[in-house]
Amino acid sequence: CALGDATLWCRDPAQADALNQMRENSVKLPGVPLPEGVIVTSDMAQVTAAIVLIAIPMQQTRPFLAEHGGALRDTTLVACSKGIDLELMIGPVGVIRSVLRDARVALLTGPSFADDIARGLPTALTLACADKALGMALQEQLSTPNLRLYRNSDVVGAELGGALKNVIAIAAGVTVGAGLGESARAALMARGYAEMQRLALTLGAQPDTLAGLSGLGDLILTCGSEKSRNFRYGVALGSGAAFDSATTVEGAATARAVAKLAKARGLDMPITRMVAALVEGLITLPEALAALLARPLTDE
Ligand SMILES: NC(=O)C1=CN([C@@H]2O[C@H](COP(=O)(O)OP(=O)(O)OC[C@H]3O[C@@H](n4cnc5c(N)ncnc54)[C@H](OP(=O)(O)O)[C@@H]3O)[C@@H](O)[C@H]2O)C=CC1
Ligand SMILES: O=C(CO)COP(=O)(O)O
Repeated sequence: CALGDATLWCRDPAQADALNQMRENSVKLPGVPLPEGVIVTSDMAQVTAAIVLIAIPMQQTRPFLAEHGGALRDTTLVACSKGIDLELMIGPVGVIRSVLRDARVALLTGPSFADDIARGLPTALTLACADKALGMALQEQLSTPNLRLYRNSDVVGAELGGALKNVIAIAAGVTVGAGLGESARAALMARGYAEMQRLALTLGAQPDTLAGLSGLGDLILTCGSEKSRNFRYGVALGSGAAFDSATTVEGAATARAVAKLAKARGLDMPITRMVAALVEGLITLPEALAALLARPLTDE
């Protein structure tokens, strides 16, 4: 198919009609016209493509598949969400497999704001797939002149890199919102990365994956940009400003999931624990800060 040929499915028929007419999503991507080859529909029967990218919030993936999984059984599914399912405690590829056991599944993840990709700015992402032949085929089919996909067979590592960086991005935002300074943000990013590795390696990830686009790469992007919703949410937590609760902030649920996973495995993840407690309103910011700073001095 030509670059730009795709079917965009959304659940709301009125929104599908509006997008077809206006050829722009003025709320999410203002100023970016839909490419000519994109057809928008709310009818899953019209989704006949061989490859389907699932780009909905993590906690909505199971309900979505419960409703539409049957229609997607014979397609290759590419998960695009970043997080950990709060009930199953696994990432998006695992969730898809839990519903569609024999599905051909891959993961697309890494540092990329939708807005940048939509404007055709240069971007590099990880395409993680356990099946090497399928991974190579998807890498060719989904790369574009401005979007470079790097292949990786470590699906668990890529899932965790994308999920865990959002928790640290909230923490980084808190430092900025609370006026704790750039040095504090850098410290949280580096110590947060150590926490990401600690959990990911315990769960079977390869160290190189965490050091790549889906871990460190996405951590740098998300902790350093006001475009990130996770970072902005952290800024609001740190400053006490209001935050629109309808905004997708994947790191909030992920922090809760990761705090549980870490506790069950006896892993020390103090930054994640503090983010989870702040998100749940169990602790104040001064209490969180005091607890982090009072920890015993240790090796790096
Ligand atoms: N935005 C970005 O730059 C990036 C996002 N991601 C990841 O992609 C995932 C989605 O994020 P994003 O698109 O930004 O989130 P948004 O909140 O902007 O959009 C979520 C979309 O999912 C739809 N949706 C939610 N629940 C369901 C459901 N049960 N069934 C069908 N559709 C549903 C929403 O539909 P409706 O409008 O009807 O509510 C909406 O279109 C997240 O995991 C995020 O981390 C990854 C990389 C970059
Ligand atoms: O994952 C992203 C960038 O890679 C998008 O970040 P936010 O979900 O924080 O906006």
